[in-house]
Amino acid sequence: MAEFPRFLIGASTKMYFSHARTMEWCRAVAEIARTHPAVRGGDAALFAVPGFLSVPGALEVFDGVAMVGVQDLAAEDHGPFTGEVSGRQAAELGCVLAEIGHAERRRLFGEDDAVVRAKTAAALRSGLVPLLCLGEPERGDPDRAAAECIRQFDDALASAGASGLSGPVVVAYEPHWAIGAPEPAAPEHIAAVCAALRAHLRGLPAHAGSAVIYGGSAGPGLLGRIAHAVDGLFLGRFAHDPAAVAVILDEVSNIAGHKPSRAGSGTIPADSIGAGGTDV
Ligand SMILES: O=C[C@H](O)COP(=O)(O)O
Repeated sequence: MAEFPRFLIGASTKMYFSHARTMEWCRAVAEIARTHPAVRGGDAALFAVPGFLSVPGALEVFDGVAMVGVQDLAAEDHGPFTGEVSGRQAAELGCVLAEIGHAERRRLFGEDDAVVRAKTAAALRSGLVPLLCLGEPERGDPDRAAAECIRQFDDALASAGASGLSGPVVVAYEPHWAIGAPEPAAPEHIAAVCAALRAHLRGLPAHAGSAVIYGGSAGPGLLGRIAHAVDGLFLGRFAHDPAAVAVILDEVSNIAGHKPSRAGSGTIPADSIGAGGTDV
């Protein structure tokens, strides 16, 4: 597994788009990845997490320019599990990441810490990087949020550790209350929690090379305020317009001390970053 660059910028399309629109989005983002100096110069890497049915197409479109992940995986590797998708199959196709523990999986599909633990071990067993979503359910004090996230992290890796599985993890800090909201958590809150997570990870040689990124209504304008404490962003609605991804890469270039490219306009129309939910 190659080391991640300074910033990882990823997006999940959740179940917002049709397959056709997902592929259109993938093609636009792949073109940005192919041409943007932040990616070409190695300051950032992009990843995309489309719905399962769009994964093979996304792998083709992003070949060599961005990583692709799955939004979920089975806790088991193979067998009589109708409707499940094995991490082994995802890895076989060329996926790099498997998203685990998203707040929506916990809230809507009853996934608890035990499920997250089993799926994290399954991802590592399959050679996938867990894209491990952590976050406190209620808005509150950053110290308590950090303690809860560290508890969730240690719990998620417990079975993997007991089985001797190791490898980098992409930790997506996503406070549940900031997902699907009009705006992200406050930069000071994000920075405090992510700094604590990074410090925790530094003490875990089994997971050397891990990254801590922030998600939850993240979009253009945020990275510059939290760059000292995070390794990137996990985008949702505010990446639906591919131009927003280019703008965020421009921000990476600015932080890294390079000039932004012509690939990003520097601004995106206000109506393109409004709350999503009806896109197909
Ligand atoms: O998977 C991405 C996160 O849940 C963030 O989604 P959001 O930016 O639409 O709140």
